[in-house]
Amino acid sequence: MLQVKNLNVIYPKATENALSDVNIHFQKGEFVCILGKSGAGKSTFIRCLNGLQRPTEGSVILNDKNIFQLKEEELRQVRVEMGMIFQHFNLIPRLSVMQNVLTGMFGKRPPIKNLFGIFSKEEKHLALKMIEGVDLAQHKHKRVEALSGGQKQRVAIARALLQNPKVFLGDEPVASLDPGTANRIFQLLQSIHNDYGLLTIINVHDVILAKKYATRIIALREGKVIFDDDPEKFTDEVYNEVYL
Ligand SMILES: Nc1ncnc2c1ncn2[C@@H]1O[C@H](COP(=O)(O)OP(=O)(O)OP(=O)(O)O)[C@@H](O)[C@H]1O
Repeated sequence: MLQVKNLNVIYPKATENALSDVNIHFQKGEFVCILGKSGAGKSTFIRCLNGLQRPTEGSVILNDKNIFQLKEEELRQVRVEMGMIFQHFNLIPRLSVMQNVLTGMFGKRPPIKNLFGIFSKEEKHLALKMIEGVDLAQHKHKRVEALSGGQKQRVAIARALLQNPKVFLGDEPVASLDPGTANRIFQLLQSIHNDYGLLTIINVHDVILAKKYATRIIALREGKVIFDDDPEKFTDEVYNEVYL
């Protein structure tokens, strides 16, 4: 359903490729973790998948369409189909949990309604369902700035789900969290993945989490794919090749 062909990214003034000849075919229902040391190209790759980063060469094909050949409005729709969560949550701190989650609907509504923050009863009901799904119902009116990191990431997950995405992307979503909270966020991502059958693609630094939750691991080194296989085949030798 999502295919990356011959993807190359060279940032302006850079001498090396951030991504080099990356070819990957993602299937519906996979839970993929992307590993690689700092600077390997993980964020660049995830950002290419939803069109935030335009490649120097190559294509990202979602449901038979190269997203980089789409018009701006069509690309906006593609982004709605790709829910994304980030290391630093990208929430609006002074707004409540409910208000933040409702912004997940922005891509599907006329801009004027977004400007005035008008939401129907149905939209609020749906948002509440997502908030309940991430176990934050008792905090729904709290300002996001008053929440812990793990709770903030759960708000971001509920917001992404409200988009009703086909693909769920994460750019280091647990990098700012302690190990226990990180594990609980991955448990939540796994249960969402199972419930919705979403293709899930997450960048992560923690190999243990990747091996525990992924159905497929892809490792990058200096912008190249050097491993793409089942988690149990990610051996100590592969680990050394990726990180040392
Ligand atoms: N906006 C940019 N302009 C120039 N170079 C960039 C830019 N963003 C990333 N790079 C470079 O591209 C390469 C890949 O970076 P990227 O952020 O994709 O790696 P990463 O694996 O996500 O790293 P980290 O784990 O530290 O987040 C690095 O050499 C980085 O310095």
